This record gives sequence, C-alpha cells and structure tokens, in this order.
Amino acid sequence: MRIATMATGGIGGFLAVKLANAGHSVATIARGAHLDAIRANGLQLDSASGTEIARPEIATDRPDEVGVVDAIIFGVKGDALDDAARACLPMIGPETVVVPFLNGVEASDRLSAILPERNVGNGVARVSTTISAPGVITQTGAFHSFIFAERDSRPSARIDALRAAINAAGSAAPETDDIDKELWSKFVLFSALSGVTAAGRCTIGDVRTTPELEALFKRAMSETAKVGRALGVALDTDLEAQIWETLMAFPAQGRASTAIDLEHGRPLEIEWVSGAATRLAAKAGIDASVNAALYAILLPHKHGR
Ligand SMILES: NC(=O)C1=CN([C@@H]2O[C@H](COP(=O)(O)OP(=O)(O)OC[C@H]3O[C@@H](n4cnc5c(N)ncnc54)[C@H](OP(=O)(O)O)[C@@H]3O)[C@@H](O)[C@H]2O)C=CC1
Ligand SMILES: CC(C)(CO)C(=O)C(=O)O
Repeated sequence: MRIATMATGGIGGFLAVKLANAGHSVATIARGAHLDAIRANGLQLDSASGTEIARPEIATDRPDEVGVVDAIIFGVKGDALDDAARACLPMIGPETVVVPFLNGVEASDRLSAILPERNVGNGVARVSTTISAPGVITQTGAFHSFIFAERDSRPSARIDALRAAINAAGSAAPETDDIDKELWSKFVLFSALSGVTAAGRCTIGDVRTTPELEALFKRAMSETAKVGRALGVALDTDLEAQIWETLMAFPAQGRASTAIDLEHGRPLEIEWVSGAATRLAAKAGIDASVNAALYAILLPHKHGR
C-alpha cells in the first residue's frame, strides 16, 4: 500500500516504522529537527522488545510532493488538526482513507468539515508512544492496538486493506462493527485519566490508593459515560466497572499524556478531552461539573508554559 503519516509523532511514527519495515511505501510527513533526523538516520522505534529502524520511502514537510496515497494515518494533537488536515489535501484521491487516531471523540467530524467526507474514517489508538528525541519514537508498555473503521462502521475494502497491513506488520488492528462505541469507551477512560492525573499531578497508582482521587476519577468517568449514552452510543452497561478493572492492570507510575505534557510545559489537548466532555454534556443537558472543574484547573496551562 501507499501510506502517509500526517504527522510522524508517537502514533504516526510507530505505525510508519512497522509499515515501512513490512515493505509498504510509506511517506512520513514531519518537520524541523525531527524531519532532518529521519532523513539522516531513518526513523527509530525504541520499545521493550528492542530497537527497529525504518527508512521510509519519502520523508518530507511537503505533502504536495507525495502524490495520492491509499491511506493517511492522521495523528497530530487536537489543536493542530485544522492545518494538518488542509495540508493532506494533495495526497487525497477518490479512494484515499484518512484515519484519525486523536484522543477525544470529535476528530473525525472536524476532519470531515475540511476534507471530503467520503475520504474520512474514524479510529482510536491504544498505545503509549512519544517522540523522545528527533527521529526517535519511544514506546512505553507493551500494548499497541489500533481500532478503526469507516465513519458509519460499514464494511469497507479500504479499511480491511489497512487493517491487514497493520496486522501483518506486527501490530494489531482488530475489527469493529461499532467505531463510535470504541471511541467513546476510550473517551470515558481518557477524560477521567487525563483530567485527574493532570490536574492532580499524580499517577495511576495515586488514583488507585487515594479514596478521594478514586471518587473523583469515578465521577468524571460516570459523567462522560452518561453523555455517550445520552447521544445514543451503545456503551456496555458495566463499562465504568470494566475501566476501573483495566486501570488495576496499568503500571502504577502511569499517567495520561496530558499529565506528561503538563510536566514538560507543553500545550495541552484539554479542549478535546475534559473540555469536550463538558461541552457535549452541556448540549445533552447533563451535569458534568467534575469534568468542568478539571478543565478549568488545567485551562491556564492550555498553551503550555
Ligand atoms: N502517542 C500516544 O501514545 C497516543 C496518542 N493519542 C492521540 O493521538 C494524537 C497524536 O498524538 P501523538 O502522535 O502522540 O502526537 P505527537 O506530538 O507525538 O506528534 C504529532 C506530530 O505532528 C507534528 N505536526 C503537527 N502539525 C503538523 C503539520 N501541519 N505538518 C507537519 N507536522 C505536523 C508535530 O510537529 P511539531 O512538534 O513541530 O508541532 C509532531 O511531531 C493525539 O490526539 C493524542 O492524544 C492517542 C492514544 C495514544
Ligand atoms: C492512556 C493512553 C496511554 C492509552 O492509549 C493514552 O491515550 C494517552 O495517554 O494519551
């Protein structure tokens, strides 16, 4: 397949290494020192199972030089979505699918306001990766799973082809017949994890062992789940219990990327996480005072410091 990564950070970089090393024609869109390093040394993925280096066929900051691709792995932070989406236009042909893996539940709709809707899919990533140095992606933990589909979850040859490519490349792209459920199930987890570990400057271990933080986490989760259900998403009736159980298996030192971004003075994606939970709750007439409070506490740090 011809695949582009817009861009080549934690998400795009992880998949670019796997797909390029599996023999696909991969164009990595990146910029600055990260692009220079990819061009000079290749793109490196460090994980518990070792180091993999890929030499993507194209590494560029000029998407207009790439040509039309079959699929675009779309992974930028929420505030960068609009510019990055517009930059994808020259790579899009009639059959191209653009799959967003952003946290939150609004990326696919936002992309569809900029790109032709028939070219937009929807997806959710369960992985923990970051750019640790120019040209280097580091994975924490061993989990990596990318769930995606057409926006309405209908069966689709182009989605099947990308799933097959990712599975054969050594990652995991399980099938789904309800992408909204997948997205919202992660959003219920992530809105609570992001808000509590960032605003509380704490770890998952702290949330598990401090009853007050546990209560806060569970209230945030329950608010977001109520919003999803009010919007008609078929969330499991015991989703909140499942998430709490999952949290028991996370490393105690773990935190949401929002908490790590806060620590490093980087911009925060809160508009699309606690902010989105608050906004969508207001629209649905649901009280989301915990998400609103977590959002407010983090707002002064939204643009980084
Ligand atoms: N990484 C992870 O483990 C997970 C991430 N997610 C979500 O996926 C999304 C992407 O995250 P992640 O991959 O970690 O983000 P990163 O910050 O690692 O990577 C994003 C990259 O996009 C680049 N970029 C942004 N706009 C453009 C542009 N117009 N042209 C070229 N490059 C551009 C950035 O460059 P620059 O630094 O120069 O701005 C940066 O290198 C987020 O919503 C995140 O919450 C979800 C699950 C797990
Ligand atoms: C919680 C986690 C690691 C799960 O993929 C995540 O999405 C993030 O921190 O951004």
